[in-house]
Amino acid sequence: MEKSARPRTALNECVKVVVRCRPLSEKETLEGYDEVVQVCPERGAVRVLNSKGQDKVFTYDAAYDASADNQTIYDEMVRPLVASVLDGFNGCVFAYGQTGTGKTHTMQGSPTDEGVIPRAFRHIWAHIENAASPDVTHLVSCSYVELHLEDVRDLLAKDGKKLTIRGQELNGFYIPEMTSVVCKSAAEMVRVMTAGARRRAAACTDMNEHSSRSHAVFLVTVEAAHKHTHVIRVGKLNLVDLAGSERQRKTNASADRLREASRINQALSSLGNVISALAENSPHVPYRDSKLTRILQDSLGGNSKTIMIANIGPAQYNYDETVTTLRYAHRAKAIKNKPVRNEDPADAKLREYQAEIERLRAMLAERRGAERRGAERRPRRATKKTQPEPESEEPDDQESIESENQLAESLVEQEKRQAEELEQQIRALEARLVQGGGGKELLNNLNESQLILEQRHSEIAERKKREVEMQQKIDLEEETTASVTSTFTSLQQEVDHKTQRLKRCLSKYLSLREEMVEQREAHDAERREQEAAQAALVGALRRRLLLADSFVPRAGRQHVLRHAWNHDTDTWERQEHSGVEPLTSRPVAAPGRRRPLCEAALAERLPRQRCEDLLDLRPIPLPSTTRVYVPPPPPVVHVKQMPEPKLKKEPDIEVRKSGVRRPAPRPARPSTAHHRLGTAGGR
Ligand SMILES: Nc1ncnc2c1ncn2[C@@H]1O[C@H](COP(=O)(O)OP(=O)(O)OP(=O)(O)O)[C@@H](O)[C@H]1O
Repeated sequence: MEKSARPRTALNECVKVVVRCRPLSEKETLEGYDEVVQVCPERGAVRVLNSKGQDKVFTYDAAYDASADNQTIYDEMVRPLVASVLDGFNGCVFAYGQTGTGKTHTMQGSPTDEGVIPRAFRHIWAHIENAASPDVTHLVSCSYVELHLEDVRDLLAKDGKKLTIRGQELNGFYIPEMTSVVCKSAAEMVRVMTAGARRRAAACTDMNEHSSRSHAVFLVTVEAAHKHTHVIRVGKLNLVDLAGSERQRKTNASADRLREASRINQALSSLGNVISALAENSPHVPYRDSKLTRILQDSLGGNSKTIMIANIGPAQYNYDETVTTLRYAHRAKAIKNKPVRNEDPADAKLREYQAEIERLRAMLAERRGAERRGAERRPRRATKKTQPEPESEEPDDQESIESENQLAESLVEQEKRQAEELEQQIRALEARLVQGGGGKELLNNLNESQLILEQRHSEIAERKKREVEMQQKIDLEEETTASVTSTFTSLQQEVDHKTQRLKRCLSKYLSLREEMVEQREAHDAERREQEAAQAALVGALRRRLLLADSFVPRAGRQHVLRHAWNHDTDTWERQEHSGVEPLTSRPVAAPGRRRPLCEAALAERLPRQRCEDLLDLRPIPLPSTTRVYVPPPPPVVHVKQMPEPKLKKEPDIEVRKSGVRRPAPRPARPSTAHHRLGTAGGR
């Protein structure tokens, strides 16, 4: 997520999509839910059973059932991607799906089954320590951020500071201030991940005891510099564990959890829109709609090799969410990325380190020279001192020689100390860089057998992947060639065949129509839920504003209302004072009262009733949607002027020339934050 050089030439590569179905949870088993998902790993297909008999079948690059573990998924799908990162490409693995379907289980893993993230660490370090050439210097660093309630927070900073996403859609977004920790082993990286994961927002809901309430991105940057060619390759690996989509009625979320759920769903909905726009090759991709899509811009349709792991549950009561996840995953298959090897990017840290080491070495050489010169000067003075002094030499001269000597000695000491400090700095910087092992570790039997085993795993995985692809191709071929190769011996046969095809087309059309209706229903349900969540949030806000209107004096309120949220800098900014309202920095007490009072409390009524009508129940004036008809001026006709009939004067009715009677406008009411929200909320 750091600013990087734009790609030069790129070959299109589709996003790889994997579906993983977890087993029925204990709770689901106890409650007796049926399984409606059938996974066929050999074909990379997932079938969702429908009570009406209209099953849905989706095919992907790979599909895993409940028996698959993280090792299988890593070896078959993620290992080649991490190998590309080690070769200087950008890579991204992101887990997507409903809450409680196993995204964190896949990415971080459990004590018994390590997830994709720690496996990637071990893979990276096995490569550096065993396979990389000793002529190659490596620098591995990692960062960990989360997106919680539309705030980007640094999970590796002790204070969990908020971060700002910078950049533009055309040049890519980046997070400049995030903490970057240089690591020297897989174990160190695991420690960093565990420390960050502990700071991540999580809570218990009805659907998951340990539900992630934020989207988390773990970024690993691997830089490699060749000693002879001086080429620096930078591979960046984004490991993303998204928060799960959730329905309020299933999770029973309220208050803070509801606010989080609403933001999570909003961000996921923006992600869905980006996926749809990319899949349809739409000219505009709405990356700017949410921070999540800004962070994932390069991974979706940009310079990256990407794998989407769609997690689903098999229980029947999650049918709608499962089908929605599968549809999005299917759509994501059409996204084309343009990965390019990052060679010599401007922001390579390794280059900065190398330049710094060179600078410190030059300074050290200078210090050493000064130290030597000082040491050479010292003995001369010392010999001067030991020589028998001429009788004529003054005692003052002797003192000055001694003090000069002391000064020179202290200077030499100082130079020595500075040189040692420089040496330490150089050693610290060099310690961060790791030379390739060049296979010397292969002599170690354990490592050798481990490497061979991993190689075998990846070979098997590669073969399996090819098998799935072949099987999918065969299925498709069978379907198309069956109709092409059939020969018609009679007209009747042709008619039968065409009728059959027509029936197939009709059933396909009906299923598509049904899918459309279902999608609309799902969309409506989601919209209703979002509306309910919005109503709850608006209700809470109105209560707060009511309190503010009622208890915060006007001057203070105006002071606060002059602040506006800036989406680019993520800060509240104070608007310039218009000069209309009185400029008061602090609310002042009403004259003659002991404390500041609001208008409602100041209204002229009995003191006993002052607090009773805080709620203003008068209807909120809506802006007019019509304009008053102004008739054109009557043509000038030269006829004899008739005296105008006298109209009876009515105080409350405005009489217009056109003869339309309108009520006189009501006196303007004071504008308060509460009234403004009332108008907006009612819309
Ligand atoms: N493949 C699996 N095998 C066994 N248990 C699993 C599997 N996938 C998930 N689980 C279990 O299901 C529970 C929920 O998983 P997890 O917390 O990973 O879900 P999640 O998708 O990350 O949820 P959320 O979006 O709410 O954070 C955990 O107890 C986890 O151990």
